[in-house]
Amino acid sequence: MKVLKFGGKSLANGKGILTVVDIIEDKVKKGEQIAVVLSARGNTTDELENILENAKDNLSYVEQLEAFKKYQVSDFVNVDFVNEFETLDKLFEGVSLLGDYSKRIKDQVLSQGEVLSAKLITQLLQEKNINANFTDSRSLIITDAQFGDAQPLDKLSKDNVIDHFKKHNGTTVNIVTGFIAANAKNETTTLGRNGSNYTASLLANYLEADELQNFTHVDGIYTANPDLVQDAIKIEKLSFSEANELAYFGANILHAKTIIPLIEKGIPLRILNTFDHKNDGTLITSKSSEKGIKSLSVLENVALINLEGRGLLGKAGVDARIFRALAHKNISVSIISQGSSERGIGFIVDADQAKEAKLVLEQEFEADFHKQDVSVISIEKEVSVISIIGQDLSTFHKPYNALIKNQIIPLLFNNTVTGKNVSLVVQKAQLHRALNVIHGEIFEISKKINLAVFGHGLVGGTLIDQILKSAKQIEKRKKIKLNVFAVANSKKVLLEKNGIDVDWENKVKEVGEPYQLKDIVNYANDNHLENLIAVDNTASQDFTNNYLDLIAHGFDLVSSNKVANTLSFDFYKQLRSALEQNQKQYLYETNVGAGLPLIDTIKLLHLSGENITRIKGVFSGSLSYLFNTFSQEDRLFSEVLQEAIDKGFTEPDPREDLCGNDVGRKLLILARELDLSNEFVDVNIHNLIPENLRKGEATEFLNSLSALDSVYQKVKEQQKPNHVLRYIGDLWGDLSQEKGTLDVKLISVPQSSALGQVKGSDSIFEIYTESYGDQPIVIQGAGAGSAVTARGVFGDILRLTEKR
Ligand SMILES: NC(=O)C1=CN([C@@H]2O[C@H](COP(=O)(O)OP(=O)(O)OC[C@H]3O[C@@H](n4cnc5c(N)ncnc54)[C@H](OP(=O)(O)O)[C@@H]3O)[C@@H](O)[C@H]2O)C=CC1
Ligand SMILES: N[C@@H](CC=O)C(=O)O
Repeated sequence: MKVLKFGGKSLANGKGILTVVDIIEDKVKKGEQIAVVLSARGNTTDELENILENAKDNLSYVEQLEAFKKYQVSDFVNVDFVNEFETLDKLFEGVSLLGDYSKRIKDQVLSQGEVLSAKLITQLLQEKNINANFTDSRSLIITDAQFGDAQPLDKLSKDNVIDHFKKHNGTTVNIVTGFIAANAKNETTTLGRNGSNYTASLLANYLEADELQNFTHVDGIYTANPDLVQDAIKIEKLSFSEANELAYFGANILHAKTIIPLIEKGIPLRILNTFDHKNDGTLITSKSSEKGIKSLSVLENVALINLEGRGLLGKAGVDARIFRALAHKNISVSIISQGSSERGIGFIVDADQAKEAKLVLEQEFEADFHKQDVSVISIEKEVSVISIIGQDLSTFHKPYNALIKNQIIPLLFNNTVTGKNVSLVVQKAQLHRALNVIHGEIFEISKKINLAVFGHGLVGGTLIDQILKSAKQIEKRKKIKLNVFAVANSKKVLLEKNGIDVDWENKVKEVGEPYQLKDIVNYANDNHLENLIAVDNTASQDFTNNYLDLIAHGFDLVSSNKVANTLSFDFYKQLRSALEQNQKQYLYETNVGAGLPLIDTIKLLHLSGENITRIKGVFSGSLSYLFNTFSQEDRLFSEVLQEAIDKGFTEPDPREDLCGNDVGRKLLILARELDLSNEFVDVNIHNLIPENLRKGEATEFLNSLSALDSVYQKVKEQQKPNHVLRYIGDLWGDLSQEKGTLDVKLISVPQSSALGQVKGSDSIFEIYTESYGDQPIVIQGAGAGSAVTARGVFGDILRLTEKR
């Protein structure tokens, strides 16, 4: 014999109820011996509770009751609900007259839900010529008189069940009401939370069933609630003790008490999906899995009570007083945490008992308040408890660090000493994101990194294409899922929580929306996106005004834009202190030397105590290309310059290169890496643009490039033989002082020198240090170009994902 249990969602009008009838019919036709236990249909129980409250408060409820009846009858014309509807009419009328109701009355009201459900299914099966027998569990399950949460009396109930199933056996399919029972006086009682599941497992136990099949609206038990964690995985098999842990810690399919009758008889429990026949669900047996399972479960509808006071320090018996007072009112405490100094204790109670708990404690500690030994007894209602089942403290730092990096600071946490559980209390508003962050850390599935890309021009656009192209490989190799959820230019943003696709450029144009930064921050929050990184591929100073806000809202930063690092030294420090305060990272390797590993090398040398005495070289890829080509070939200066622009080597406004600002910025960035506090005005810059071309729009300048030809032709011709022009940056002086000397200038060098041999758009950096003496460390390679720069930005993103 198998016991089948169907939940409320499976029995709702429409597809649900018809599928349930099909499942039962199918099993009967296959000759399987089954008993069926049913919950009330759809939202029936909530509806009845609601009508009851309205009747009690003397609000009009008749219309609601009629709608309720209409739902129950639906299209099922042959079914006779006269008795049940009359009972409900009378009960609600009485409650309305009295203005109150007892738990006993409530049980009578709610019980009608299961009766209506079982009567209907019986009728529908009979119409299909199945020998279905409506079975009111009040004649089977006998309980104590604790209305609302009655305890079954095993011996009596078992005898009743066995007798009934002996009488109605063979081809009969008993359709049993779940949840409801009766006390010794034959008054209706109910079995409390998860009552229908409890009825089913009691029946399975008494009848020594082969299996209990619990039909729900989900495919089985998941590593986390799939409604909250998209990447949650179905658990194929688990043991009763693992299921018990899950049930205790709030997995909403199971409740601990429903499992015990199954454990007692070793009856397997299968969690199945009514709406997906092909799925095998989750099988729960007495056998433990080898690796042990891990799962996240959540307790909602809880409140955190906090009791604090200096007078609690070292005083014996305070905890005993708290728990005695609470126990007296039948208030159960779950998670508890106490500081070693005993100045405060926090604990979790059911939300609907929180007010009473506070009141009880205020009474208990009244005298201590007067003596100012207790200063605070507060309730925090907007909290949830996450339990990581299967987690011990040896690896707990992983999810914990990930939470902190995502700005989720648990209010309290505790662990079990022998078992493997860690529970955390978090703000309710952060629950969704917290679950995803923990889930990404503890399971061997991909960790999601959510990227907002600002600027999709040459560098930004190339970066997005590179990410989309390599995302699958990276996910496979490194278990990191790169999800670009926002792409923005100066006017519009495209937002896609599940990540943009190859058609992103058209979409930005077609469905992109005007935005402010807060829209993107809110979007990330509303969609509970974790592991946030903002990537700045603009050249905009305005955009850098957003950095502090982004950091405060939990974003790490990656930037090819050099501006933020070259604003005032005060801002430079402010930015770093905001990063430290918020435990955020900022990577900008491409700020100097595009994709070359320069900043990292300098940082490491400096950190290791190596004294850097000078950094000199060709810092600009575009100006390198310009002067290398112009010195070598007999061509017009303007023609070669235009080529550098066309190849994407220059800044969005090429005057930034030619006026020396770009090299000046790079030099300043390196100086600041060495802890020098130079300002941009300290950089001595040789501006390559003649005075008369410096003002006006960029387009005007681009139209008059030929005006540069005669100027630079002359400079070229005035050189010594076998010399070439190079535009260099030079950081020198006593670098142990507060400031160094920073020069940006055009020089003529022998063609055979290291600088003279630089080719194409290569940059070259000579790093002189005390240990290396006259022989500098040389870093040379492509110093500009969208592909190498985007690759460098990509590298920074991946480096950040590893730091998370
Ligand atoms: N090219 C190279 O070799 C290297 C470049 N870099 C740096 O890369 C950055 C990007 O250069 P590049 O791709 O050539 O520039 P582009 O001009 O091609 O692209 C700039 C992008 O930024 C957007 N943008 C401008 N202002 C804002 C703003 N306030 N908010 C949001 N988006 C904005 C632009 O949008 P819109 O079209 O609406 O203006 C555009 O999409 C620069 O900072 C540059 O210094 C660094 C190393 C090497
Ligand atoms: N315009 C810059 C680009 C890289 O920073 C350059 O030419 O080097």
